[in-house]
Order: sequence, then C-alpha cells, then structure tokens
Amino acid sequence: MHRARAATMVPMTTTAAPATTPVVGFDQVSKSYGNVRAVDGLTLDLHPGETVALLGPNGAGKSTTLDLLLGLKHPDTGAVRVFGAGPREAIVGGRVGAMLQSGGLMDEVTVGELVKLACDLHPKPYKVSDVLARAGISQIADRKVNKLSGGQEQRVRFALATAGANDLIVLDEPTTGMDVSARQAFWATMREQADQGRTVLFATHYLEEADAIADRVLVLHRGRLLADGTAAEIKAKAGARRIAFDLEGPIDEAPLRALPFLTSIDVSGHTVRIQSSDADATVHALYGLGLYPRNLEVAGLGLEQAFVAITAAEEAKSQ
Ligand SMILES: Nc1ncnc2c1ncn2[C@@H]1O[C@H](COP(=O)(O)OP(=O)(O)OP(=O)(O)O)[C@@H](O)[C@H]1O
Repeated sequence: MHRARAATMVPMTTTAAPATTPVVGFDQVSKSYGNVRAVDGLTLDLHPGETVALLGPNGAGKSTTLDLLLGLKHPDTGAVRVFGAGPREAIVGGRVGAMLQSGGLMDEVTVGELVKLACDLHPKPYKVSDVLARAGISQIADRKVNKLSGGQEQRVRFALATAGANDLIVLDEPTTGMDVSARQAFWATMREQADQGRTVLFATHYLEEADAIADRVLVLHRGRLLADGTAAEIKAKAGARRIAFDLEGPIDEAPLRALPFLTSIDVSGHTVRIQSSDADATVHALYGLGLYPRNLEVAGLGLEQAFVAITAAEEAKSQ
C-alpha cells in the first residue's frame, strides 16, 4: 500500500463493552474500488490479548482491511465493529493506536514536540521521556521531523502509536525500514502490550516476524480469508513437507523428478531438495529407485513456504 495517509495515529475511545464483545468484528464485509474487489465477504473476530498477523501478497486487501477497521474507509456491504461500536463512533476517544505506512508526520516540529503532542492528545498517556526511550529516539528528540532518515521516521511512528495505553494496536507493515535493534525493541514493546491483555493486529510481508510474534495468523488473498490459525496450523494446512538428502556420484534427475507427490525439486551439487505433499510416500519411492540417500532430512514447511504454497494453490484454482 503506497497511498499517503491523512494521519499516522488514530486515537479512539468507546464506552466499555461487555467482556464477551470481540475487540474487532467483521461481518461479511466487502469493499470494492471500481471493479477491483479489495475485500470480499470478510468475516472474523479479534479477541483481547491476541497478537494477530495479517499476511497476503501485494494487493490482497490488507491495508484496505485495516482502513475499514479504523473507519478510514467504509464497507460497501457488511458491518465492522470495534469494541462493539461502529469504527466512526469508536474514533472519538483513545482505545486504539494505529501505525500506518506513510504520510501524516508534521514536518516543521521536532521529534520531541510531536511525541509530546501525541501524549497530550491521548486519554491515557505514557511519560514523553519513556515513549521516546522505548522507540529509541531520545537522542534525536531535538531534530526536526523533516530531517529524519526513513528508519528514524518509522521509529517516530512507533512512538506515536505507543504514546498511551491502547486496548487495540493496529500496525500496517510497522517494521519496514527499521534496523535490527529497532525491530527488536519494537516487537518487545508489542509483546509487553499483548501480555497486558491488549490486542495487536499487524499487516506484514516479513513472514519470519509473523512466525515469531503472532499467536494467530490470517492469510488474505484477493480480499478473502484463505487461512486463519496459529503459524503451526497454517504450516500444516499447506500440507507439503521438505525432504533433503545427498547422493554420491553424478545425479540422474529424471527418476527423481518422477517421484510421487513431488511438488518441487532443486538439485545443487550432491544435494537434492524436494517438496512433497506426501513425504512418507516420496521417501519410500526414493529408496525404491535403488538409491542410497545420505543425510536424509524431512521437515515441515516454514511459514514463508507454507504461505507461498497456500496462495499459489489458490491462484491455480482461479485460473
Ligand atoms: N484507492 C484505491 N483506488 C483503487 N484501487 C485501490 C485503491 N486502494 C487499493 N486499491 C486496490 O485494491 C486492492 C487491495 O489493495 P490493498 O492496498 O488493500 O492491498 P494490500 O494487501 O495492502 O497490498 P500491499 O501488500 O501491496 O500493500 C489492490 O488491487 C489495489 O490495487
């Protein structure tokens, strides 16, 4: 999503909702731009204390989903609820912190002034010095916002989204441009927030972050929810497993390519790497070829490979 944003921080408050009310509820939500259906019949609930990663290829509808949730866009059909109210009603107070992708930072103020403003506006603010320290920007508090590097700007957005205690934190590709230490500090803060019962929803292209951080993963594709579960469940849903082994002598690829249930193969030197939708059957057939595979390893897919497998299978269905 590369569109400019009106604001990088969206403070909201609502009256307390009953404990059973989901933090966020999407009920059959659809949103189109002309003939592009960005969000297509999306139904899901988010609950207190969940850390949820929203994954999907470019154009899958992640940013539109977050915009709908924040009331920055309105559904064509269906309903979006935030703490039991419509997003527009929810926007009037301060239970939601949002870190969006671009735009909205005031240029002519210093980092410290901007963070102080965010704290002043928040109904449950943290101390400005703590917010600056947590985002790793105390040293640049006197610098004008328009003199920052991309990664520093992103740290400032992080500070704005964590200027006060929010019950829901919405993050659109939050760590893009951050260096390793900024990422680590960022996710440590988000973990603390989740441990305190807050709900964190983040869209990302960094699947290793989703794997490490999220206790629930949503996979969007063409505006529809393809998968919803823990990272382990998503990996299992992809079905395929990785098989790797070494062979001595020149490798004849033809019989390997004919192995049953093989979905991909890569031969590099003496090492063969295979993906199979039935690893047991593939390994059995491998021995049936009279080969002697050494250093044989069979493992599940990583989240990234599972994501690629799930979305590629969906693409194939729609062709
Ligand atoms: N303002 C707009 N006008 C027209 N089409 C739009 C607009 N905003 C988004 N779209 C289209 O809607 C679809 C979903 O876009 P969206 O930005 O929600 O996807 P995304 O998953 O966030 O993508 P990315 O990973 O590339 O940021 C895309 O096909 C996009 O081109």
